[in-house]
Amino acid sequence: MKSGFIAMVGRPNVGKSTLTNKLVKEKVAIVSNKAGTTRDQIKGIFTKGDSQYIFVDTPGIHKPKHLLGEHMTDVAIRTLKEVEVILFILDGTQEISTGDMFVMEKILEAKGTPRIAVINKIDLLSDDEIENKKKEIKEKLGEFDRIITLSAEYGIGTEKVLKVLENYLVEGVMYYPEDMYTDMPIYKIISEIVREKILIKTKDEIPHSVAIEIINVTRRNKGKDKYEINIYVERNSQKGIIIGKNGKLLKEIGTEARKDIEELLGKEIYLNLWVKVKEKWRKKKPFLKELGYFINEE
Ligand SMILES: Nc1nc2c(ncn2[C@@H]2O[C@H](COP(=O)(O)OP(=O)(O)OP(=O)(O)O)[C@@H](O)[C@H]2O)c(=O)[nH]1
Repeated sequence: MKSGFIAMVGRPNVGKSTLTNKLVKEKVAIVSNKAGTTRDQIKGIFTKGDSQYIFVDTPGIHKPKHLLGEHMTDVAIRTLKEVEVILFILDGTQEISTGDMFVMEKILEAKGTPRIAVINKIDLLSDDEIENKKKEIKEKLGEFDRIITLSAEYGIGTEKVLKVLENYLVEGVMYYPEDMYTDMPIYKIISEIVREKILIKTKDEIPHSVAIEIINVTRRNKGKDKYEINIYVERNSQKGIIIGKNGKLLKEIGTEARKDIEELLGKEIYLNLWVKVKEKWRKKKPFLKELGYFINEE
C-alpha cells in the first residue's frame, strides 16, 4: 500500500483546481475564470489499486492585500512543508512573472521537498512555444526534478502525471477510505457550489467580495429539506447586481446551484438565497472566523 500528499501550487488562475479535478476524476474544487477562486486548502483523493494520491489544492500564492488574502497565502505556504512532492503549475500562455518567482521563493523555503514543474494549457501552444517555455522555466526559476506538459482542461497528458507521481508515494498506510474523493465537509461543498455560480455569472469586483454562509437547514421527514443561505457582499451596489433586474440573476444562481446540490445529495431540496451587505468583511477577522477561515490557526 502506497500513499502520498501532493501540493498543487502556482499563481492564481493557472489551472490548479482544473487539474486537481481531472486527476481525482471528480469535481472537488470549484473552477472559474476569476483569479482567486480557491480560498482554502482542499484535498482531492484518488485511489487506484494499492496507490492513494492525496492532492492538496491550495489558494493561488500571491502577495496578500487583505486579511483573507493573507490567510490564503499562509495556507498555501504551510502546505509545501507537509507534502511528498510539489507540483508547481504554470500557465503556458503567460510569460513567467514576478508572481511565479514569488511562488518559487516559497517553494525553496520548503527545503528538500521534491518539485515538478507543470506547463498547463498546452492546447493553446505550439510545439516551439512549449520548448521555449521549458527553457524559460530553467532560466528564470531554476532546476526541477522534471518538467511535465499538459492540458488540464482537455485531459491531455494528465494520466502521465499519475505515473510520474507514483514514484513519490511512500509505503505505509492509506489515509482515506478508497471511495472518498475529498475531505471537504458537505456543508462546505454546498457553500462552494453557490459561490461558483455567482463567480461564473458576475464580473469585476463582485467575485472577491462574496462570502457564503448556510444559516439554516430544515429537515423534513415528509417533503423536501430546506436550505437557507446568506450571500454576503461588501456594498449595496453589489447586492443589486447579484439580485439583478426583478431578481432575475439571483433566481438563475439559485436554480443552477440547487440542481448541483440535488445531484450531490441525491435528493430534491428547497433552496432560499438571501443577499446581505457586510461592509469590508474581508478585513474583519471575527467574521472571517465565523465563515470558517482561519480555523486552523494556532
Ligand atoms: N485553455 C485552457 N484553459 C484552462 C486549462 N486549465 C484551466 N483552464 C482555465 O483556466 C481558468 C482558471 O482555472 P482554475 O482551475 O480555476 O485555476 P486555479 O489555478 O485553481 O485558480 P485560483 O483558484 O484562482 O488559484 C479557468 O477558466 C479554466 O477553465 C487548460 O488546460 N487549457
